[in-house]
Amino acid sequence: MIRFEQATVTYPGGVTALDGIDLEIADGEFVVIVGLSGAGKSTLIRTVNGLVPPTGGAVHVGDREVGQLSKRQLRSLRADVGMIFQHFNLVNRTTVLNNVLMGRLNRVPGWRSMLGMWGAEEIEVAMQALEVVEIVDKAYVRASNLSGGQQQRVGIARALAQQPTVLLADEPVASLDPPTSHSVMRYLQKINREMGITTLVNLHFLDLAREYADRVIGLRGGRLVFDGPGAEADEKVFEQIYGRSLTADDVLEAEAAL
Ligand SMILES: Nc1ncnc2c1ncn2[C@@H]1O[C@H](COP(=O)(O)OP(=O)(O)OP(=O)(O)O)[C@@H](O)[C@H]1O
Repeated sequence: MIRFEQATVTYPGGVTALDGIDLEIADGEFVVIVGLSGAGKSTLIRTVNGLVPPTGGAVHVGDREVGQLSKRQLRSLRADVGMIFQHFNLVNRTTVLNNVLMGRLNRVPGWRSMLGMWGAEEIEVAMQALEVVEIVDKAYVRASNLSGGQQQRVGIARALAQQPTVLLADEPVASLDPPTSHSVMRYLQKINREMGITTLVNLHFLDLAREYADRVIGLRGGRLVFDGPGAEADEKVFEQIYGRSLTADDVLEAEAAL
C-alpha cells in the first residue's frame, strides 16, 4: 500500500508543489492523476520513489517511509518501483534488449552489468518483458530505429524487467498520436490487471483518464480536489479540477480532429 500523510513538498525556490496530501492507494490499484500543468502531478509520483523527498508529512510505500531511508534502502525502494517517462528516456545508440536489461541494474552486482556480463537469467527476464508489450522481434534493433509508440513499449519493458511492485508513468502518452496513446494505455492496463502491479499514471487528457482509470485523483495547486472512480470523472468534475472550462487541448479525440 502507498500512503500519503499530510505530504507536502516545497521546492528550494519556495514553490509548494504538494500541499498536505492525504491519500491511500491499495496494492493493485490503477490510478490516474490529473490536473493542469504545474498542479503537482509529477511531484506526487516522484515522491513515491524518493526522487523528490517530502519536506513535510510522510509518504509510505509498504512498510518504508520514503523520506527516512538510507542510501541503500532508497536503492532497494527504486528497484521495486519502475518508472515510465514522457520522452521514453532510452539510450538510442544501443539495442532494445540492452535498454531493457538496464531495468536489471538494481538487481545484479554493478561490476557484472558494467562489463555487459548479463546472465541467461537476466536475458530471459528482459525477453519476457518484451513479450508482454509484444515487441520481442525488435530485441536486436537499435532503439533509435523504432517509432515513438515502439520506444514507449520498450520503456515499459525496461520498467517491467525490474520486476517492480509499483509502476509510475509520468505523462506516458504526451508525445504520441491518439491510436498509439490508446495502445500504450491498454498495455499499462493489461499489466496492472494481469500482473497485479500497482500503477500510477499522470495524464492530461480527460477522455483517456475516464476510459482507463479505475480511480482518478485530481490535483489543483498541490491539493487533492477529487478522488473517485474513472467513470465519475465527467466534464463537470474536470472543470472543477482545472478551475476553468475545458478546451480541445484537454481531450485527446478532440485534439486529433483539429
Ligand atoms: N525542481 C523543481 N524546483 C523548483 N520548482 C519546481 C521543481 N519541479 C517542479 N517545480 C514547481 O512545482 C510545481 C508543480 O510542478 P509539477 O511538475 O509537479 O507539476 P505537474 O502537474 O506535473 O505539471 P507538468 O505537467 O507541467 O510537469 C510547479 O509550479 C513547478 O514549477
